[in-house]
Amino acid sequence: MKITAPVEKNEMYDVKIIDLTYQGMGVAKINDFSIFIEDTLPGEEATIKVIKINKNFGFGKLVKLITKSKDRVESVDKDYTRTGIAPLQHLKYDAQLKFKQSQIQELFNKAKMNVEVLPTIGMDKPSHYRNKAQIPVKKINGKLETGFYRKHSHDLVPIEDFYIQDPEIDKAIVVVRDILRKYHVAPYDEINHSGVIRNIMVRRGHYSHEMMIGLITRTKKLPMVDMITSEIAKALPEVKSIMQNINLTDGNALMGKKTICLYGSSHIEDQLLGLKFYISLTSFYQVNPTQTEKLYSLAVEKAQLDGKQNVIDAYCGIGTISLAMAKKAKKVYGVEIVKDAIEDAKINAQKNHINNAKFVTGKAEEQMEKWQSQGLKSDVIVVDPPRKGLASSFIESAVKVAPKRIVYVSCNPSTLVRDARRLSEYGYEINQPIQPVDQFPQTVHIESVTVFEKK
Ligand SMILES: C[S@@+](CC[C@H](N)C(=O)[O-])C[C@H]1O[C@@H](n2cnc3c(N)ncnc32)[C@H](O)[C@@H]1O
Repeated sequence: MKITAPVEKNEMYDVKIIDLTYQGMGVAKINDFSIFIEDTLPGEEATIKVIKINKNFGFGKLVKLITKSKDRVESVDKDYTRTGIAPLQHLKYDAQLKFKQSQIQELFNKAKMNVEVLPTIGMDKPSHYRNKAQIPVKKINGKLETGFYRKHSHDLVPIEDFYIQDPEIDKAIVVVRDILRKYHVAPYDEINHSGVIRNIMVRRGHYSHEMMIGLITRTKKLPMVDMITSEIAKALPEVKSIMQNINLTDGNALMGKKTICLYGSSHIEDQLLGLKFYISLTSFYQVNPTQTEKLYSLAVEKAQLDGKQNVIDAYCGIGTISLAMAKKAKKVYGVEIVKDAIEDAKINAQKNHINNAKFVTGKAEEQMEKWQSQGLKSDVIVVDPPRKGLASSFIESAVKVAPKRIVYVSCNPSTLVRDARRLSEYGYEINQPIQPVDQFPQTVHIESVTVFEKK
């Protein structure tokens, strides 16, 4: 059946913004039909012109704001909202923190679950915090450019100051871009699946200041590789590692399967909560170090360990939460799907002289079932899953292990609520307030810690 939208293309409508999407677009409803509008904030009233209609929703171009939100501030740079780098930059930081708290609260209210959400723990300086960048490279007017894609497109907007990244990372991207230009390295052309360089990735240790440059290429060979790497290393003394990742595919996946070390070490090192961490190009590592320390401290506190408990850290990455808990646990078991991350986790345990942590590569849902069938007893299970949340099979095995508490670190309140519903069917309830921690200022991403306890 063809759905007819109750709006017409190129027509103007008066709307009220009721919500924001994941990408930070304002949502307004016209006869239950959702319109997505750029650069607006909840509560604002606006006149919009509909420029595009899809089957289930429309896109409205903002024409005029009739009522501005009292929390609106001047945009630092419109490109940050256009590209989605910082879609909340025009909302006061205090209001961003309240918005995140209320988003979680409303989702639990809608699910008719009686849960309190505490005010979001924010940052003193909520910009230039990211320790990692993943920047697309494209040819524009014959020139290699770095920047970010305009929302819902692959149109690259050239950008040098990314606002939410460590400024040293921004400087490094410009240096690498200029060296690639000098050696005429062809940017990837996704239409013809030709060219060489697809993305530049940079990581920088918050405490160590060690830098890793990742060059993601479509080709196995990077032309003039020796000249390029030695010039990068010379121009950026913090660089301890230059890696090449080969992505032969013609899809949107960022990384390919093969990674080669072109210069220095294949890892950089950094610290969190006084622990040393060894980080490779492909491993997950939290992007906001200052807030991560607050988040992990909270997770450790909520686990209530006194040295006698076994802990399972599912979705453990390079073992950051596991090792933060190991000091207070009898034994910690970590599982993670990315093999390189587990290799890093094992090295991290050794580097920190921790010998009560065991790490395995695998899917959390499958490993949980194995541990459960092997009779592993765990008092606490910590989960820090990706946005899609926990697999139902994971929950089924986890509850059979019968932990006293489950500490859930979530980066997506919608899946948190869904999983909370499923856990409550097995008698796991939320008895204390949820604590959001702002890991991603200026964006709509919401991180929180929730504790589930068996009735
Ligand atoms: C949000 S990160 C958390 C990592 C870690 N706890 C940290 O704070 O650095 C989620 C992790 O889950 C891993 N992952 C995704 N799906 C998985 C699965 N089915 N089983 C195990 N790990 C998975 C990802 O590779 C990633 O490292």
